Amino acid sequence: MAVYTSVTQGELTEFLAQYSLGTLLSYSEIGDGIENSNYFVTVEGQTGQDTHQQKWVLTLFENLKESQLPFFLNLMSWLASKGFSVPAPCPRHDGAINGMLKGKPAILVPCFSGRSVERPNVVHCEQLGRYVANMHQALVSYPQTRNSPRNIEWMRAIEARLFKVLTNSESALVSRSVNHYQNIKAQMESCPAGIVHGDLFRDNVLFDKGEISGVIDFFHACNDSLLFDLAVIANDWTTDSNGQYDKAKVDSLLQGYSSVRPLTNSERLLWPDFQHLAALRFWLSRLESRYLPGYQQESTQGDKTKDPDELKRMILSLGLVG
Ligand SMILES: Nc1ncnc2c1ncn2[C@@H]1O[C@H](COP(=O)(O)OP(=O)(O)O)[C@@H](O)[C@H]1O
Ligand SMILES: N[C@@H](CCOP(=O)(O)O)C(=O)O
Repeated sequence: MAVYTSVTQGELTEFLAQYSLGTLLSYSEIGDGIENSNYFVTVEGQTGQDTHQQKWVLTLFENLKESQLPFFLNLMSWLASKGFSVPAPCPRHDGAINGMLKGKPAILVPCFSGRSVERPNVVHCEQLGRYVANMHQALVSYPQTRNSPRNIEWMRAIEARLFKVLTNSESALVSRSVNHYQNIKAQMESCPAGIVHGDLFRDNVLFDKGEISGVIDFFHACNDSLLFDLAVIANDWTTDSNGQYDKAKVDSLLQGYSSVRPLTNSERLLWPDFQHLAALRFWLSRLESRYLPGYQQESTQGDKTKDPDELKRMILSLGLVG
């Protein structure tokens, strides 16, 4: 839903000159996405006598600094090297996997075929469950770590800053929810942990001819409880507009995942708490980006926020905090 930084043809041509990809044919802004500026970029390359066109996605990072990128970019390259359809950044002539464009760190990644699904069915949920379990297992040996920035301190800080913009009942719901999380945090942290994608909403998974053709947007990846990824998926992929879960879809998701990594008893017991935590984190982050000043600059295209109330309804429908 947002592009923040405009790029001219000349600027893009200069940027592409640092890669061995060919010449720029066309480019266009991508309206979807919240955090970064993204463009589709088509280049024409030459191999011997043959010319061929290739489509890439250019991302300009609006919030992440260059020094923060290696964890994410190396992770994407790592997964791609293990056969996962995730966007490995294209290396430049000099071997670097990111450059700078308009003063912002920028990357080029392959453009995947396919589209995200608006109304996933049980088969999509089962496939994604399996995919994520395999990805979690592949990431066991990934050598870098990153602490989750959306921890209890972040929640408390947002809660305090939201005081003026929320109704009394919303403030009370945030407060009860954060307290609930604080109370069971230790139990949740005893569940299997590792690197999670952290943002597996429908718009970050592409399907082509019924198969997963790409998993994108790894910029929330961090070390966390593995079940968190499944809870994010359950909340976005298996609920209706009232925040009610479709049991068959949740079961398919969990079954797909468990066919690769069976869930532990604690994970099964704490499943509703993970769904609650996932809803709470994204409720707070959507409230943060909608209401708290200074979070993000103005978009040159489209709305930059998603609806926070979807997550509030989910928290209410889970009913863990009254
Ligand atoms: N590698 C890719 N292949 C195809 N489409 C992509 C790719 N990367 C991004 N997109 C498209 O761009 C949109 C925004 O990308 P995303 O990474 O979610 O942006 P943001 O970081 O701003 O949230 C996606 O919803 C998808 O439509
Ligand atoms: N998926 C999150 C927002 C994060 O934005 P993204 O564009 O990086 O997916 C949400 O739905 O709140």
